[in-house]
Amino acid sequence: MTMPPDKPKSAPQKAMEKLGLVRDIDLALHLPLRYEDETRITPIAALQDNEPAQVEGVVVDCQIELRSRRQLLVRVKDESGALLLRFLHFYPSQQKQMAVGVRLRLRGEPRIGFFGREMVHPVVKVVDEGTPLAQALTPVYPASAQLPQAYLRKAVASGLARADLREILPAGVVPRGLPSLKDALTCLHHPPPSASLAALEDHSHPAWQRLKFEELLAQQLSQLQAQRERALLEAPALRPGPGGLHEQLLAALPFRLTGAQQRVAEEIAQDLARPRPMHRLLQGDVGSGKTVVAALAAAVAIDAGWQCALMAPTEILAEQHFRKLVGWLEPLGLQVAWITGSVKGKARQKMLDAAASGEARLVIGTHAVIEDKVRFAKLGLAIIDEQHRFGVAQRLALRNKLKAMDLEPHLLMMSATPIPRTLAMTYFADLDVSTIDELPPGRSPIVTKVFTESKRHDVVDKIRGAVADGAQVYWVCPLVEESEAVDLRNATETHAELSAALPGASVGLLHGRMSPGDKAAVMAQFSGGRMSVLVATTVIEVGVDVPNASLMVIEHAERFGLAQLHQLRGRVGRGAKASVCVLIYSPPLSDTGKARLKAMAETTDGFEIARRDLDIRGPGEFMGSRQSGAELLRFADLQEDAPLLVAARALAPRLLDAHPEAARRQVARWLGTKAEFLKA
Ligand SMILES: Nc1ncnc2c1ncn2[C@@H]1O[C@H](COP(=O)(O)OP(=O)(O)OP(=O)(O)O)[C@@H](O)[C@H]1O
Repeated sequence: MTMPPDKPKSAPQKAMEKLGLVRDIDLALHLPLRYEDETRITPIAALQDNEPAQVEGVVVDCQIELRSRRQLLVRVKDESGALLLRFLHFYPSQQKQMAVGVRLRLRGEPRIGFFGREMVHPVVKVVDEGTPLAQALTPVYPASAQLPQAYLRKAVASGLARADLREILPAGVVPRGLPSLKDALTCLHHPPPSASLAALEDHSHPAWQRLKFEELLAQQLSQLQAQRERALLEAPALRPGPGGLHEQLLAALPFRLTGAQQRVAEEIAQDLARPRPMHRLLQGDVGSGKTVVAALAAAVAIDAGWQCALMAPTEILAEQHFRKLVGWLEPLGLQVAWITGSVKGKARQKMLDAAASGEARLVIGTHAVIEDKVRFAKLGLAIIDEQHRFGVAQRLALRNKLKAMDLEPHLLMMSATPIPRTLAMTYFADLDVSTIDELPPGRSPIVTKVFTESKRHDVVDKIRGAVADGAQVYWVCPLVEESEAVDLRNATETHAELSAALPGASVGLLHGRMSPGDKAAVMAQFSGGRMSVLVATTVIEVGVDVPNASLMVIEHAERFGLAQLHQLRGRVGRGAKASVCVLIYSPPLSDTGKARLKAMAETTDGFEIARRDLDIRGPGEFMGSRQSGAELLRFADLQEDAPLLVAARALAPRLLDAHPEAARRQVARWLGTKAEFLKA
């Protein structure tokens, strides 16, 4: 049997598909951008400039005139006054349609023009006295050139009528005062004249709240489900032995742990001791001492007879961890293995063999650690630094490949970008979070100063003085997004300039194009105190730890993001010396540029910086596109809707326990296949 050929699709149909408007539910959820109020008539005398309005009047004059260009001018009057309508493009038929004596209903934006109060190209409707007004606000939808509003309005109205909008949630669980889903959507598409236009347009209307609640609930449910599934998996229970590495490391540390470090180390130890995989985020401000907490966790795994892997997104960062951990652990007799992309040949094979045989107890490296060739005999704990830089796919690959002897490894992720609570609740609802909210004692606060580029010479003078007094200085060069080559030239030029300006001082250069060996050599000179000034591109952004460095200069600070500036500034103020961070910018500054530099000058608290960053950028960008959980939230806004998020979070476990089928349908309706994404 031959099937009849599909009817070719019309241009508007294709345009709808392009917008993802395929199923009835897609149409029902395609919400208006704004509304036009055709439910009332404004007297002409009461019109406000530039405020869209609808008026009704009778034509008193209608003619084509040549006023610099040919145009149709129509004058209408109501009881209160007169208004000029101006049409620069028109059909002859329009002149007939708007003949003297005809009553017109007009919608447009009034303004004071050359000829007095006027509307240019208003929407015109010929009416009789007493033609009824619209009963509801008229929705204006996101559309496209091939998709006329009128067509879309009809399609949405019929999609809305057909869509299955029956309640999934049992009675009584939705926050009080919110309408049913069907009523909410009906109201959003066809608001009654009594609805507050402002509340509809700023999304605070109860109908909007209902929609956002549904969405947030689905998200919380899917994450909770993922969490519960994980809880069924088995992991090795890791406990430190008496007199083992953990105990020895604690005793050998050259400092006492802060209260916050002790608390989070204990949280992690408790997780590791359970036969369920840990999935924990360790967050703390720059310099708060996360590495030692990670080292203690590694020691627990090693004591228990398992392997530990520590991964960082860049080679420099991995190397910093490596050096620190070697410093702490090798004196205690533990060999630390090092695997990155640049370790090649025999050395690499030796490391791979050591990991595969289980001989290497602690392996540190970059992403290379999770490359397919790397096998672990008995991996008990994986520590991932700056985990937000790892894509979801990488994290998935990691979990699958690290599985040893049918047991899942414990996962500890570290982040120096503190995540505000509401964000953590949505993006990381399936992660437990430990926060180091205290800096080690004896740190002197960093003073931040902001200068325009014209003061650059003064800054160089200051540096000369500071270097003469024995200070160590970072000079970070501008970031030019598109061009590594330009980055490099800037850094090289600055290096030459500072070398000339500071005779007798050792000035070094560090950039991304250098070989790992050269980078390590420069870093070693700087951290060993044999170099005074380090000119660098942002390769030093995270993890670099040279406590003696006390001055940081960031050129073209306006080109950096707030989190990045904070990370860079965090390279100083790590010792007892009073530290200064100088931000040099070239005017003019954009509004966001201004807001960022102001935030930097006003606070050094990473949590406050994160809050401001979130304000400036919004959650999607704040988290970075790879995390793109932002895509998942179509209606809710994490900041504005925090109260709804709290309600959804409280309801999710109750619903999952008492109404698992409703929970499943809720997730399917709102997230569909996207829910899978959240399990990563
Ligand atoms: N309790 C402590 N008392 C004194 N110094 C400490 C303490 N904990 C850590 N330090 C030291 O503070 C410095 C910063 O620690 P660490 O590098 O672990 O911070 P971090 O949280 O990883 O910071 P970043 O995110 O900037 O890399 C290191 O030199 C470390 O040795």
